[in-house]
Amino acid sequence: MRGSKKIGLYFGTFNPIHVGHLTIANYMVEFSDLDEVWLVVTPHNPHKKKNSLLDDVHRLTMVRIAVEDYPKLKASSIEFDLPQPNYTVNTLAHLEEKYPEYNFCLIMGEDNLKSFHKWKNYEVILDRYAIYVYPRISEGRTESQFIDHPAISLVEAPIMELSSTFIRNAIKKNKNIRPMLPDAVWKYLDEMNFYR
Ligand SMILES: Nc1ncnc2c1ncn2[C@@H]1O[C@H](COP(=O)(O)OP(=O)(O)OP(=O)(O)O)[C@@H](O)[C@H]1O
Ligand SMILES: O=C(O)c1ccc[n+]([C@@H]2O[C@H](COP(=O)([O-])O)[C@@H](O)[C@H]2O)c1
Repeated sequence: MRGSKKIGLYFGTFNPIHVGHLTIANYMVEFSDLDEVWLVVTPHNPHKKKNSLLDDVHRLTMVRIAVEDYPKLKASSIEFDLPQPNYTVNTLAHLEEKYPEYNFCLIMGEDNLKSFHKWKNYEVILDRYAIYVYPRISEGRTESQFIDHPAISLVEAPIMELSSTFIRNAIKKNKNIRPMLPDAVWKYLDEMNFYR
C-alpha cells in the first residue's frame, strides 16, 4: 500500500558530506511534511568525472557517521548495486519496486533545478514525483517550464555556501576545516588521512 511514510531523497556525491548537506537534510525533515530524509550516496554522477572521487564505501561511511544521531535521517547505498553512471530516474524506479509502501519525493538545491532539463527523462521525474527545492546561490536561471510547476515546491531553508571541493582543497593545503564537517566525520577523515 502506497502513501504511509513520506521519504525525501537527497542525492549527492558527498565527497565528503559537510555541515551544509546535514543542515539542509535536517531542515527538510523538521520543517516540511517529510517523515524521513534519505541521503543517497551516488557512486557516479552522470555529469561529473569519477577519477577524483574517494571510494564509494568511504563516502557512504562518512554519511552514516554524520546521521548517526539523527533518527529521521538515513544513509542509503541503493545506487551501489545499480548500473553507472547513476541516473536518478532509474534509481527512483528501483526504489518504487523495492519499497512499494513508501511515498518518495526529491530534494534538490536551486542550482540543480537550473540544470534539471539536462537530466535523463526529467519529464518523467516531474510527472511522478514532488520536488522540494531549497535556495542556493548559483549562476544561471531557472527555466520557465519549472517556475510555478505544480510538482515543485520551494522550501525556505537557510543558505549554507560550503562545498566539498572547497573542503578537499583546503585539506590538501593543511588548513583547519574542522567546523565545516560533522565532528565525527572530521575525526574519521583525519584519522584515515583522506584528501591529503
Ligand atoms: N552548501 C550546501 N548547501 C546546500 N546544499 C548543498 C550544499 N553543497 C551541496 N549541496 C547540494 O547537496 C547535494 C549533494 O552535493 P554534492 O555531493 O555534489 O556536494 P558539493 O559540496 O556540491 O560537492 P562538490 O564540491 O564535490 O561538487 C546536491 O544536490 C548539491 O546541490
Ligand atoms: O539523472 C540524471 O541525469 C542526473 C544528472 C545529474 C545529477 N544527477 C543527480 O543529482 C545529484 C546531485 O548532483 P550534483 O551535481 O549536485 O552532485 C547526483 O548525486 C546525481 O544523483 C542526476
